[in-house]
Amino acid sequence: MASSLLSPSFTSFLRTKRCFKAVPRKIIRCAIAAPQRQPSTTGSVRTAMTMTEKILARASEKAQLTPGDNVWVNVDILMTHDVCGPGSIGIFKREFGEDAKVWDREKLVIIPDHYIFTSDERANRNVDILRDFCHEQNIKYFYDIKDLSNFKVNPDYKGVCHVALAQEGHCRPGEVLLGTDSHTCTAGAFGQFATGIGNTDAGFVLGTGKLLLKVPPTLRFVMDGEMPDYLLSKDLILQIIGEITVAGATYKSMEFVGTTVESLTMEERMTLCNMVVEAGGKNGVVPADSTTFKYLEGKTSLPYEPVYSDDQARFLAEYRFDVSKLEPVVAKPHSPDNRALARECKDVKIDRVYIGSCTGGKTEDFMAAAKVFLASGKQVKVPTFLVPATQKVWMDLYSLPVPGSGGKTCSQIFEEVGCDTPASPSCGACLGGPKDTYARMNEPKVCVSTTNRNFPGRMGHKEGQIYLASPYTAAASALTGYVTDPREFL
Ligand SMILES: CC(C)[C@H](C(=O)O)[C@@H](O)C(=O)O
Repeated sequence: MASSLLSPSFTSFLRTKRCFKAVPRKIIRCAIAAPQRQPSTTGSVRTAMTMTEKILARASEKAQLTPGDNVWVNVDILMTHDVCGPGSIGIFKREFGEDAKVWDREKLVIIPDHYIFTSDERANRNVDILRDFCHEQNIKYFYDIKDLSNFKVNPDYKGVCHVALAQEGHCRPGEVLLGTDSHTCTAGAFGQFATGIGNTDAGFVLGTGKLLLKVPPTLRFVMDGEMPDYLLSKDLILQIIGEITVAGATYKSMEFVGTTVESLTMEERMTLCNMVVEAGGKNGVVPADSTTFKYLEGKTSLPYEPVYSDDQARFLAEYRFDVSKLEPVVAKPHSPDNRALARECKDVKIDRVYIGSCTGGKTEDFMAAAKVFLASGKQVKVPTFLVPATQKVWMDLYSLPVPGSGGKTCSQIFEEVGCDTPASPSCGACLGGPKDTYARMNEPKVCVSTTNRNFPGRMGHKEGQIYLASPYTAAASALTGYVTDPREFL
């Protein structure tokens, strides 16, 4: 019985235990879930908590947390990639010893994805370092690539880590997922606490499975109303960032709720959470629901336990949007909060369009672009680069029929309208990469992109200009050669 676990000695053990003592998770869950005594008998009053506070409370084995508390959190998944993995491994070895073993070989997920299809020797070496480490440590989830000449002969290779984590079932409601990448917040779409950490912290997690985290306060974004069929969740998040600025959510949790959010697919929820870091957010969360559970079916065999904000939970601020009234937006150079309506930028001539990345390179992003191309019956006017996030996305482009197309696939539609052939899956030119990276901006071009950042130099050239947009707006712009509101075609 759970109540027998709540003996005074057990609860005091919970309170006083040192961070390195392992307490079986099952027991902790029972203890937290057990009925509370009435305040009249204990003198204590339980304060309502937000989702983020509750996840961190469970992960730190506390009954109650308040924003600002610093707690040792048990990590469910640590993800690293080719850019930060080697540095994190170096710190782990230096601090824990050359022969040290990682805390859990099944909770570390290593995903080469950033600088893959390049002849840059140092970039290639980074992947070799990951491979050696994974062999040495017998890491269960290593999505390796050995033959760079053809990604398809590497069955383990996935591509962009944030999309691969979801597709491979590593994202689970109620858990804590850390990663050495700022867009790790994407996984908050699954109702979990997910955030990016630095190499030093990752080195520590590799050795202990724990991290000291400060509990963030939560901003709540209530998005209600029917989503017009010319909007995607990229428009919603650009709208929000435009409103609160790139510093508006610094070290805060962003919780997304409302009827619109409930209607979004998992991939669209991922887009929403992916860009919380562009507002400075610590993490983003969407409450798990039937859409989440359905997506997870067959992807994970591990039990998970969703949590939800209490009715009386305290939010730092609440923002409300009537989504039915919103219009397609872009973020103009050189900041994700430099918001404008797409139609206000109709005179901006562009040189190229890029569809890809963890933000805008998922199957549904390409489906959305294909829908616009199909509706237009026109050819693209500027080079249009397509970089599927993962190997699975690439396969979807060649196999799934686009609704209303009479059975055509995305790849067929893209070819008919004159796009470049879909490239090998990776982070590609979202963050520039080595000089030989496919679709890198090596000249000062103007690009409409479905990616997440438009800082100077982000896609390669310091004087390049990037307009961040939804896949609808990106496709519409490719068809005209100007920044274009997709309503012109939809
Ligand atoms: C390379 C990595 C550290 C970086 C990040 O953390 O976000 C990259 O993925 C990006 O999008 O800028």
